[in-house]
Amino acid sequence: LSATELELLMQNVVFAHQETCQFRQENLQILRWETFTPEEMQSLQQKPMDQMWERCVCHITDAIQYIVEFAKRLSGFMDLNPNDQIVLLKAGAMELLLIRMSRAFNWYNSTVFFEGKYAQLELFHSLGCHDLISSMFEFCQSLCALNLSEHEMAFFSAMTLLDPSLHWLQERHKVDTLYRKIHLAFRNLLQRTHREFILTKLPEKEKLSSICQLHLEKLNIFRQMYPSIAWERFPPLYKELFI
Ligand SMILES: CCS(=O)(=O)c1ccc(CC(=O)Nc2nc(-c3ccccc3)c(C(=O)c3ccccc3CC(C)C)s2)cc1
Repeated sequence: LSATELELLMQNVVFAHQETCQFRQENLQILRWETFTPEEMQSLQQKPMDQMWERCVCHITDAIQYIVEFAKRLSGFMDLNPNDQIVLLKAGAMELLLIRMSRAFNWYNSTVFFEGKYAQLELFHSLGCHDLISSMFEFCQSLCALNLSEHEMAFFSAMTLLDPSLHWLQERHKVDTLYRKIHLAFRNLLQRTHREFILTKLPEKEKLSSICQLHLEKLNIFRQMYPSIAWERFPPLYKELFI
C-alpha cells in the first residue's frame, strides 16, 4: 500500500463519516445542556410501552439509514458481493449506532440526546428494557472517556463494520483485505497524532455484540407482548435488519 494510496484511503474513510454523521459533533455539543424539564420527563416516562418502542425504533432507523450510507461510501464496500454487504450491515448496523451514539452522550450528567434535548436514563423507563439501556449508557460513558476525534470515530466505525471473522461471508478474503488496509491507515493516523494508546482502550468486539444481542432479546420480548405492532408500525429497514 503506497503512501498516496494510504492517504486516499484515509480521506475516503473520514469523508464517508463526515458526510453521513447525521448530527455534527459541534451541534450535539451546543445542545448538551438542554435537558428535559421534570414535566417533559414525566410525560415521556408515562408513554405506553408500545408507543415508546415505536418512537425509539423510528429514531434508530433514521440513524441507521445514515450508517448504511456511510458503508456505501467506504471504498471497496460496494465492490463486495451483495450477500456480504447485507451480512456486514446486519451484524454491524447496531454496533455502529452504539459507537455513533456516544457522540450524543453528555458524560458529565449521564444524558443522551433524544428528540431534541438530553435525556436521563429514567426517561426510557416505559421501554421495559432497563438492562439494555443501562449497558448502552455504560458503553457510551466508556467510549466518551477516550474522547475520540471524528477521524478516530470514522476509522473505528469502518473497522467495526468490515469484520472479516463474520460467519456466512462468501468472499471473506476481500473483506479481510479491506479491513487490513483500513487498519493500516488508522495506525498511521494514530502514530502521526501520538494516539496509539487508544488501540488498547477501544471497547472489545464482545462488548459491542453483547449489547446488540441484548437489543435483539428485548425486541423479541416486545414482539411477544405486542405481536402486530412490530409488523404494522416498525420501519421496513429495521425489520430487514433485526426481525
Ligand atoms: C447516531 C448519530 S448522531 O448524529 O450522533 C444522533 C442522531 C440522533 C439522535 C437522537 C436519537 O435518536 N436518540 C436516541 N437515543 C436512544 C437511546 C436510548 C437509550 C439509551 C441510549 C440512547 C435511542 C434508542 O431508541 C436506542 C438507542 C440504542 C439502543 C437502544 C435504543 C432503544 C431501543 C428500544 C431501540 S434513539 C442521537 C444521536
